[in-house]
Amino acid sequence: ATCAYKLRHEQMHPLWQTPVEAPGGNRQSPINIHLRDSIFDPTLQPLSIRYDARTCRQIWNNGYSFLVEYDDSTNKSRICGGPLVDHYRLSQFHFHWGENNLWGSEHTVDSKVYPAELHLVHWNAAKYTKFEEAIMENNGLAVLAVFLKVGKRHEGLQKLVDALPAVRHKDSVVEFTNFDPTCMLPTCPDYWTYEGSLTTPPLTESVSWIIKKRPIEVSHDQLAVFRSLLFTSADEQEQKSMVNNFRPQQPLMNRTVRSSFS
Ligand SMILES: CCc1cc2c(cc1OS(N)(=O)=O)CC[C@@H]1[C@@H]2CC[C@]2(C)[C@@H](O)CC[C@@H]12
Ligand SMILES: [Zn+2]
Repeated sequence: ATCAYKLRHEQMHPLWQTPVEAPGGNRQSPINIHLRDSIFDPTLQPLSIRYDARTCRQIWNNGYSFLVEYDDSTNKSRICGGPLVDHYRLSQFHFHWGENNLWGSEHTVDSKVYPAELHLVHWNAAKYTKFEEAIMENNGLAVLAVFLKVGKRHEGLQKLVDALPAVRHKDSVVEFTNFDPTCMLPTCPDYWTYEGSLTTPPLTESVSWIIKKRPIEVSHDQLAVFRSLLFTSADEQEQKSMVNNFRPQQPLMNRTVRSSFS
């Protein structure tokens, strides 16, 4: 594990080679979830998740990951409940992954790393009028995270995997519709939650993280297609494969991770 950990650190994306410490950050993400220190909170509500496939719009390679973007002008796709006070609208989802199946996730559980991690990014539509505003506020965002492990093929994911070659280069966008992200959620309702930040610039401390305990399974070949994407745009001479797009872990500081299960 230590050698893989060391190797993983050396392969870090240039964006993170010099870990970007957010100035004065005391609630940065990602973190390791240390099970012994997490606290069961019986007051945590069940998560209420409602997604409407008709709000799905496009896939965009932004040069760091690929984002599946949703129309967030209504509450058709939203989450509430869990640790959340308000309702949060789905804006986009994306993934983080490694160059191999040994590492790739941003969060870890008792230092166990997964080959990839899904993030469904939502913003507080009860308090703010648009995403760009909410990312600056401390209760502005809710990110639902799901770990991926390599196993059997994920039928629901294949439609997304088949669309990826169309956004191989940075700044490419392709229409992508009628995709319901519910198919990527584990059936088990158990989750951890803590207050943190975005893991990419602007790294704002505006995120209520909700991390599902159970991973979903995707096949080796499906994950290999993620790695066929490029960080670089079509006009750059050096083509760099999009891998290891995860941020180094950040200090827990004065935070407690709560669990919805005992
Ligand atoms: C894929 C990683 C990524 C990209 C973005 C966010 C969040 C992202 O991942 S993460 N892990 O949730 O922090 C939130 C801010 C978003 C940005 C994508 C580009 C923007 C939408 C900008 O246009 C304005 C706000 C930006
Ligand atoms: Zn992310």
